[in-house]
Amino acid sequence: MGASILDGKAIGAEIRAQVKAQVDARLAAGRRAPGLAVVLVGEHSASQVYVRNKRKACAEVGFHSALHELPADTSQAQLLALVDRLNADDAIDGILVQLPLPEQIDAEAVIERILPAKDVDGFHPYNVGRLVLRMPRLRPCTPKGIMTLLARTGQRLEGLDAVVIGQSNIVGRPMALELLAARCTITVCHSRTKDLADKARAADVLVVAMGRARYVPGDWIKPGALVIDVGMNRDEQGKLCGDVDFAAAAERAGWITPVPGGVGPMTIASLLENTLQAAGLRA
Ligand SMILES: Nc1nc(=O)c2c([nH]1)NC[C@@H]1CN(c3ccc(C(=O)N[C@@H](CCC(=O)O)C(=O)O)cc3)C=[N+]21
Ligand SMILES: [Mg+2]
Repeated sequence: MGASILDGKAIGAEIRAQVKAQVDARLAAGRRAPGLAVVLVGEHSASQVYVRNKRKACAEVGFHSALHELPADTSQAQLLALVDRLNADDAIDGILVQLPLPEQIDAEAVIERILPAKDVDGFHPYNVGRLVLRMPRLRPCTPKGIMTLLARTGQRLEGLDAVVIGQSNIVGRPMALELLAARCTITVCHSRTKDLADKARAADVLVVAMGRARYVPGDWIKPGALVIDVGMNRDEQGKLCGDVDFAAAAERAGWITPVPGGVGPMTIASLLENTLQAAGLRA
């Protein structure tokens, strides 16, 4: 295997330790702990795993955290009323409404109702607009965590060809904006993209967020590339795997993230950083 592993589990733990040190300093200065509210509607089983990991991380760094579990048949009005209460709650610095939401709920309206200063997901149009304009405030957690991983390689990103596979509001689009701000030349691919393999093969930085188990084969990887796998899939054996064929890609990549233990823990580390930042914005 040629590639170095980008160990999100270890780097995420370092970031949690840094956040904890800042929380301790706040407390020592007589200020309150940052507070994160997580809202989970219905019983999406994958969401429950993520939510459990987020709560564990909050406890570790000394945040106040509040979980609001609402039934699957919660109405739009009820959810908006909860967001209004959390917006007004002085003990809460960050609000995260877990996606996906049940179909009776308009997710965009819910996201837009969150105060931008408490939008620790960075999904509110205000925060997205700031990212577009290169004046980022609260940045989407997965792309932010990926930029932290890329920085840890020590490689200069300026001028590299970056290819993002996936154009979601949560990962692909903000990822492309982050890479553009880092002065990469970006290509964003999606289900209508022609000659995907050729585009991937030209990538110095390849970020894959398409949600298909081991879809990207080893021979799509440019030798020496930085490969970031955002996928979280279960294979036929029920084993967690990414969108990239890890074993084959690791033969060619310069750096690669594993799944699990790559992007996932960095998403949570970024959420903690954002919540601390949000507490600073409100102080
Ligand atoms: N409003 C909102 N914000 C989100 O940030 C958000 C969301 N909705 N909906 C779902 C996705 C997914 N997500 C993950 C977080 C942690 C891991 C994570 O901790 N992964 C571990 C292991 C997970 C496992 O063992 O199953 C890893 O990759 O090593 C994964 C995925 C946040 N999301
Ligand atoms: Mg991972």
